[in-house]
Amino acid sequence: MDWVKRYYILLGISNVYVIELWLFLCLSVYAFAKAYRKQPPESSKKVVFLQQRDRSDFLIYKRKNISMKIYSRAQIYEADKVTVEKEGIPSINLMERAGGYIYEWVNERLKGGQVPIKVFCGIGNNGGDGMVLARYLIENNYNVTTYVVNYNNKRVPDFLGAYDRLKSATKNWPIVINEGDELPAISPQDIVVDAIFGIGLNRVVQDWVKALFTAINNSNAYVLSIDIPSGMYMDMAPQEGDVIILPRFTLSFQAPKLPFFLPDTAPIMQAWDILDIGLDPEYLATTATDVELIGKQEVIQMYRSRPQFAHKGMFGHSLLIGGSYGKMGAIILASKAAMRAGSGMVTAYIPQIGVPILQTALPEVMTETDNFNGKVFEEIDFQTKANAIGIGPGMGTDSKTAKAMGDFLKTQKNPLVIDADAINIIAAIPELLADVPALSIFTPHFGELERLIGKWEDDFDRLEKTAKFAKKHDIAIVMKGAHTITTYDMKLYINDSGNPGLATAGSGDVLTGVITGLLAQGYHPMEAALMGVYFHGRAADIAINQYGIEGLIASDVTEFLGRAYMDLFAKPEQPPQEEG
Ligand SMILES: NC(=O)C1=CN([C@@H]2O[C@H](COP(=O)(O)OP(=O)(O)OC[C@H]3O[C@@H](n4cnc5c(N)ncnc54)[C@H](O)[C@@H]3O)[C@@H](O)[C@H]2O)[C@@H](O)CC1
Ligand SMILES: Nc1ncnc2c1ncn2[C@@H]1O[C@H](COP(=O)(O)OP(=O)(O)O)[C@@H](O)[C@H]1O
Ligand SMILES: [K+]
Repeated sequence: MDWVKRYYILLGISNVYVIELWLFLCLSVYAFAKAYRKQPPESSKKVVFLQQRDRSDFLIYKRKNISMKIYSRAQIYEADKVTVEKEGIPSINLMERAGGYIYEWVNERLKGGQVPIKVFCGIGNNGGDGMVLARYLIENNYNVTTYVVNYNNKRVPDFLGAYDRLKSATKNWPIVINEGDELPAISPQDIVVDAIFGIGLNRVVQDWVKALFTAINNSNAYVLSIDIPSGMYMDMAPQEGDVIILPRFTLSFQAPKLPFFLPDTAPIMQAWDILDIGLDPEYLATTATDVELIGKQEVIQMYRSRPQFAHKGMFGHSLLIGGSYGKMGAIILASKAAMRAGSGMVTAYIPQIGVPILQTALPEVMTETDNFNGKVFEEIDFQTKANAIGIGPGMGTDSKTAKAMGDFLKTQKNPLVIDADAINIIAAIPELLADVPALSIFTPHFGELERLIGKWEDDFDRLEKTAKFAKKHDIAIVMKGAHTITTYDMKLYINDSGNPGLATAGSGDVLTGVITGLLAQGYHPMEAALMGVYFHGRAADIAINQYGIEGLIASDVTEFLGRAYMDLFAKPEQPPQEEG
C-alpha cells in the first residue's frame, strides 16, 4: 500500500486519513459490486426468464416424468384433506408450501432480476397461492405489485390468512380491484402471475373479470398461470363467450389436469410443468383415477422381452385384411408395420389385383386373396391360422366388400383390430356391431368416430359419448389425434408420445399394423392398443430428428419402430441445462 500512502502524503493528507479513505473506497467498491450482482440489468434477466418459453418445445415437456394419473377435482380436494390430516398441519401450511415452491421456481429463473411482477390473485385458494408467492417475492426484494381481483365476497379462510400474512410482512399492500374499477395498465415488459381462478372455477366468469383476462392477454406480458390458466374449467369445455388467460407457462400442482390434453383447450397451454407440493404419496398412489397418462414407464411394465431360443412361431401370425384398386399402399403400410412391431409372420388378405404389388413391395409378407378378380374383394375366406386380425386399411366401402365383412364378422370370436373403412362399414350398418368380438379395438380418427357414434358438442361430450359407446359394445376405442385417447370400460388412457409429423397420409394404417402385430404376439388387447399407440408416437418422435416434422411420412414411422422399442430402455435424456 506504500504507493497509496505516498500519493496521499504528496497531497498533504495524514496517514490516518489515508487508511480511512482506503477503507471507505474498498467498502464502496464491495457494496457496488454486491448491489450490481443482486440487481443485474433488467433486460438480461428478462431474457433468462423467457428462455424457458423459447425452449418450451412440446417434446421437451413431454419427456418429463410427470404423474401418470389424472385426478378429478374431488380427488385433489381429498388429497389436500388427507395430507393436512396426516401431517397434522393447518391447511394454510399447504398453501404456504405451494406458494413457496412457486417462489423457488420463479426465483431460480429470475435470480433477483428487477422485472416488474404483477401478481393477480382471486379470493379462493388459487388466490391464496398467489398471495403467498407475492409475499415471498416482496420479502426477497423483487419489484412486485399485488392485486386482489374481488370477484365475490366469499373470501376463503386460507386466502384471508395468506392476505393477512402479506399485509403484516410489508407496507406494499395489495390493490383491490372491484367491478367498475379501472383495470391496471400492464406493459409487455411485465411478468403477470395469474392466480385468479384455479381448479375451483365451475361457472361462467363475470364480464368485468373477463375484461381483465382480455387485458392480460392483449398486454403481451409474460404470463405465468398457477395450477391452471384462469378461465379454464377443469371438468367441462369452455362455454360460448368465455375468455381464458393465455399463459406462456403454467405451473400445475402435483398432476396434470385433463384439459391440458384436449383439442379445445390444450393449444392454450404453450408449455407447462408439474410442481410436486408433497400431497400425501399414499393417497396419490392408491387412488384409482378414471383417466391415466400412458408413457414410457407404463409401457415398460407391459413389455415382455424375448427368450434367447425364440422362434418365429412364438410371436404370432398377423393377418391384415384390406387394400383395393388404387389403395394397396394402405395395406402394405399396415402389413409392414405389423412385421416391424415384432409379429412372427404376417399375411395380407387382399383383392387379387393387388398381389403383384404387395409381393413386390414386401417380400417378408405372404398374401391370400378371394376367388374373384375385382378391384375390391368380395369375400373374406382364408387359410391362414391367424393369431390376430386387423381389418380396414384401404379396403373401400363397396357393398360387396361390406357384405363380405358382415359374413366374416359372424365367424370371429377373438378380438379384432378394426380401422378405417371397416369402421365406416360398421357405422353405415350398425347391426354389424352385434357380431364384433368383445375387446376388439376400433381405431377411428375424428371423422370416422363421428360416423360411428354421432355428433358431439365438445371434448368432454365426445369423451363421455365414446366411453359409453365402447362400454355398451364391450370394445376399446382409440380416438386418434394429438394425444390419442383410448377408452375401455369407462376409463380413459391418454397417450404421451407423438407429434404433428404424424398428420400425414397412411400413419393411421401403420398404427393398425402395429396394434395387430402386438396382439399377435400375445399381448392383451388393451396392452396392444396402449403400447401400439405409444410406440407409433414414439417412433415418430425419434424419426423427426432425422426427417423433420414436415418431412415425416408414414413409412418412416415404421422404419423407426425398432428404435422406439430400444428407447424403452435407453438412459433418460438429461434435461437441457439452464443458461444464465
Ligand atoms: N392440492 C392442491 O392442488 C392445492 C391447491 N391449492 C389451490 O387451490 C386451488 C383451488 O381453490 P378453490 O377451490 O378455492 O378454487 P379457486 O381458487 O379456483 O376458485 C375460487 C372460488 O371461486 C368460486 N367460483 C368458481 N367459479 C366462479 C366464477 N365464475 N365466478 C366467481 N366465483 C367463482 C368457487 O366457488 C371458489 O370458491 C387450486 O387451483 C390451487 O391453486 C393450494 O392452495 C394448496 C394445495
Ligand atoms: N398433431 C398430431 N400429433 C400427434 N399425433 C397425430 C397428430 N395428427 C395425427 N396424429 C396421429 O397420426 C395418425 C393418423 O391416423 P389417420 O388419420 O387414420 O391417418 P391415415 O388415414 O392417413 O392413415 C393417428 O395415429 C393420430 O393419432
Ligand atoms: K390460475
